[in-house]
Amino acid sequence: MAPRFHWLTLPDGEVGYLSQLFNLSEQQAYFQFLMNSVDWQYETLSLFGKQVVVPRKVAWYGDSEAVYAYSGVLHQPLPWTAELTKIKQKVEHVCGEHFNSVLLNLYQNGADYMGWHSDDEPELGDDPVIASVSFGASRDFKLRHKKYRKSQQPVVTQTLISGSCLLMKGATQRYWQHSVPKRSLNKVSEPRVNLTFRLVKLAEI
Ligand SMILES: O=C(O)CCC(=O)C(=O)O
Ligand SMILES: [Fe+2]
Repeated sequence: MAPRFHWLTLPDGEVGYLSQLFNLSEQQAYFQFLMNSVDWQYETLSLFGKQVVVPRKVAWYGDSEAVYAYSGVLHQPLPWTAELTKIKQKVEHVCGEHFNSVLLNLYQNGADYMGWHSDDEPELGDDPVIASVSFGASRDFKLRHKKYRKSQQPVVTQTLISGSCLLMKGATQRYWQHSVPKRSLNKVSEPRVNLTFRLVKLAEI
């Protein structure tokens, strides 16, 4: 039987979780491949006029037209590799969606993190569909609703384990932010690789 997503009960969003899209031997092989063969870079963003290095390594692969701008910088994707294409095809099949790019994040240990944000860049269009695959150490993924007062704000935590796939769609990016919080090195000492598959809408010429 095809694996099925478990849908979190959230207002104003559609977030599904599939704990085992990849079996143990696939997880081990892809983790090794991703750690060693992806062109990982520390990225510098310009934030309020200051140069800030993001607290993790990143890489961007995709179709050549899938150009992505953030913090005023245009990002040209690297071409797909055979392994990334294989992962993409499996994700597309189980999600019933099409993607033309992937943003990869490497969290070396619990000190690396991702702050609160929504993936709502104009390139992704209205109601973007994002599929997020994880290999390596488990990390907590948090979601918080943007339209509530702080004291009543719903916060949801889903631990993302190796081999899992998280799917965000519908109004999720409009109403929710998400993050991967820091953890102590006692709790998370091992690296984690995350791949977020996206569909960048091509600019109309
Ligand atoms: O590492 C994760 O699970 C989240 C990644 C993420 O939110 C992003 O790349 O936009
Ligand atoms: Fe994100």
